[in-house]
Amino acid sequence: MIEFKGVTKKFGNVKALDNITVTYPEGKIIGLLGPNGSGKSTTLKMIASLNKPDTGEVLINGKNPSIETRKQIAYLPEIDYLYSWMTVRDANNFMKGFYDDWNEDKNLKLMKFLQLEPNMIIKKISKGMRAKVKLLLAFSRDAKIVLLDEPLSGIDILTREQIIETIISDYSAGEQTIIISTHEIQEIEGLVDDVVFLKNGNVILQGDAESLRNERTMSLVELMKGVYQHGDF
Ligand SMILES: Nc1ncnc2c1ncn2[C@@H]1O[C@H](COP(=O)(O)OP(=O)(O)OP(=O)(O)O)[C@@H](O)[C@H]1O
Repeated sequence: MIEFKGVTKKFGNVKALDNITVTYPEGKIIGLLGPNGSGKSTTLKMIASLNKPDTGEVLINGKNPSIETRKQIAYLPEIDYLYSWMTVRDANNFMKGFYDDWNEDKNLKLMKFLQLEPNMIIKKISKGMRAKVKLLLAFSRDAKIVLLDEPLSGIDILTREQIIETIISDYSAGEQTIIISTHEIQEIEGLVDDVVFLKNGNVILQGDAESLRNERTMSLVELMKGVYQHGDF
């Protein structure tokens, strides 16, 4: 379970997170939704221990984010963080060196499924292929928590489908927690168990996706439109 307790994070005058209290339940696929600048990346970086709250507290199974908690977290950042000179094999070896939970069998299986070759050079492959390499690295580990920051952004429809299949292929409900940030809910509507809607650094709605759909008799896509365009649910 990941808990945010009264968390505020400011960058200059901008409140990226504004006194947020929210719980991300364990063992579920959670959609972290919100328009540009709503605080999604800041949230994920905080869980990954890449930034710290100014006030308040983040707890991952009762512990503050640290190098220790990082060992159980696979984090796929929004930015292109891979060195351009690397091959896919180099990228694999790079990650393998950092994490004890690297799973070679999973890596080989995913490489095949994603049609990635060890000799492919990062700078020579397409944006979609680079997105697949980032996903490969995140899912080649047996991490308890997987954080995916906009994994589908700018990716064509066929590659998106492959990425979504990858996310669900090895997922065992109850054992792994996956948080996926996006501003395009329609891409992941069928995938998520829970949702957290952010706006201007605040949580404006959260809950079990199925219950929200039933209570409000509308899809998450329609719900999101209401939340962001009209400011109501
Ligand atoms: N390192 C930083 N320096 C200055 N401002 C920042 C920094 N990181 C985030 N911000 C600001 O904090 C706010 C929240 O940013 P964040 O990246 O968390 O939003 P987001 O929901 O992930 O947006 P996007 O969908 O565009 O990635 C924005 O106004 C952003 O400009």
